[in-house]
Amino acid sequence: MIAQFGFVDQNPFWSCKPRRQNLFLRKLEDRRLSCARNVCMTVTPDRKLGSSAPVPHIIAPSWWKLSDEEKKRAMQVQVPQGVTFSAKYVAFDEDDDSEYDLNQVVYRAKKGGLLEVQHDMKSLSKVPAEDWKDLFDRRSGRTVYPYGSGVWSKKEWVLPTIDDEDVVSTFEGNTNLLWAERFGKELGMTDLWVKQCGNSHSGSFKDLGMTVLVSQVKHMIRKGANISAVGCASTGDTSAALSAYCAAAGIPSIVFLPADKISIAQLVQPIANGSVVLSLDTDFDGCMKLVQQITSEFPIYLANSMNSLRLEGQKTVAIEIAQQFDWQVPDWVVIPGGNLGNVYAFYKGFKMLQELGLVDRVPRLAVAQAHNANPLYRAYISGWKTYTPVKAEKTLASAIQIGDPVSIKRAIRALKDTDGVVGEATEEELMDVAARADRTGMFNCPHTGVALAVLAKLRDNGLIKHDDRTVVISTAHGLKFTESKTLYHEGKLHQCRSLYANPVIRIPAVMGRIVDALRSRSIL
Ligand SMILES: Cc1ncc(COP(=O)(O)O)c(C=O)c1O
Ligand SMILES: N[C@@H](CCOP(=O)(O)O)C(=O)O
Repeated sequence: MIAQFGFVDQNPFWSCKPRRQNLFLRKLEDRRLSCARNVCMTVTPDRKLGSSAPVPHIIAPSWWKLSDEEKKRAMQVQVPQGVTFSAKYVAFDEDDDSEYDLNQVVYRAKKGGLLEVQHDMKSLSKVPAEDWKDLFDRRSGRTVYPYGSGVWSKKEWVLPTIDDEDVVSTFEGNTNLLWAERFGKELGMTDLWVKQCGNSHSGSFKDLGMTVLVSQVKHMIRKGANISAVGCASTGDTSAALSAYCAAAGIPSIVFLPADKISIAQLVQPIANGSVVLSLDTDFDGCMKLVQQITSEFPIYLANSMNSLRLEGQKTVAIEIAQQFDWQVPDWVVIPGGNLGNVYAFYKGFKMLQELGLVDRVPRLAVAQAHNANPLYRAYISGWKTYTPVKAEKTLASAIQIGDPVSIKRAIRALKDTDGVVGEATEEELMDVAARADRTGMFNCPHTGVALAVLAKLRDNGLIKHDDRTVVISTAHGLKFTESKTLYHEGKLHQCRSLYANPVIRIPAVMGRIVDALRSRSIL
């Protein structure tokens, strides 16, 4: 007999803490509850409620059978009495004791260094690791707003005190972790994965940080802060994300773009979303200096990753990767690096998982740079003895054409603490490996090409072993960068021999010619 679903003392089984669920199950095993008026569970067909047979197994209540109220309750973390979660800005540099409230408009510490968001880890640790895992698993992908988002399913670890009504979310995150079986075999790897961060609302990982920053700005404006707009300098993805989230929030946005250095797709996004788009005759580094000046002199809020709020959202990719591997971490994560906020965000995410006991280690990080814009790589091969900004040369990986990354110190800390490495890729290497990997079903942007090229080098030098679980971070969707890929396959890139070109065959619409063409490609 199948009975209806149940509750434990009026609480849905789902929303109970694991310890309480186990207690309930033990009691049910004693059958003292099996006949209780308000407790009934689905049991195997041949068992009648109250029968003497041991309960063979228990199936937790079906999610879809819960009421909206019960689902909302199931989205809440069970917190010990008196425990609250909080976060504040602190100085990144250890010799600076600056502290600021997240509602303050501040981007640098007293001594001029960067800030970072510090959480009350003592309070967060009062919730058992198992309960965090269950909560995040319960939330991810659900439509109970905003907890289904890959970022807001981790709300207490991101922006614990923000009201749900201030959250501006496009259901970001939850991106697919592609098992790159065929391309892995080409590299002699059995456990290669690609985290498709570009399968997102604005087409890049920037959505993850922008949902947090724009939500906080919405909250601050609602509380009376004097913010007239949000602004960023961009090589195209930050501006695309900022414009989308500000449009969703009804907040004006301004983007500074280096003239003629970004893709058409990236340019049209802020135009479409209603940003004020300034195309400046300088490079990204020049735009970055100007946006810092404008945001220091006018009530315009800075949205680049220099603002550490962004990293709180971006760090959730690390948490999500662990979650997708059933709370295990990979051996390596390979990340394309430009302004270098993202590599530090990954580091923060993995460290938080480790400190709160959800995982027992952090992966080694590998940052991949374009040879034409490689300041971090140069610092790495100097043994971290020197860092010198460079004049970024043109690269097809246009989004990382950055010579003076604001987060250089953050990235170095992350790499030193994870025994990380830095590699670089030439223009031909990044385009060729992107084309090779495309042939196995991906559609890689040039930045993912940089990461794949560095992966291939780390395989060649044996640093990444054949059975290392390795995740390459694909940071943007390939459809945002079709110009360079088209030119590559047409053999029109002067930087490349296009070894993997797949030119279109243009012929008269005549069967004979079609058969000849198919034969020329060994199809017939
Ligand atoms: C597509 C893409 N990939 C990678 C990066 C590098 O990220 P970060 O600047 O955080 O190093 C960026 C932005 O800089 C980007 O837009
Ligand atoms: N590639 C970035 C450059 C700025 O990075 P940010 O993370 O500091 O905003 C972009 O897409 O603009």
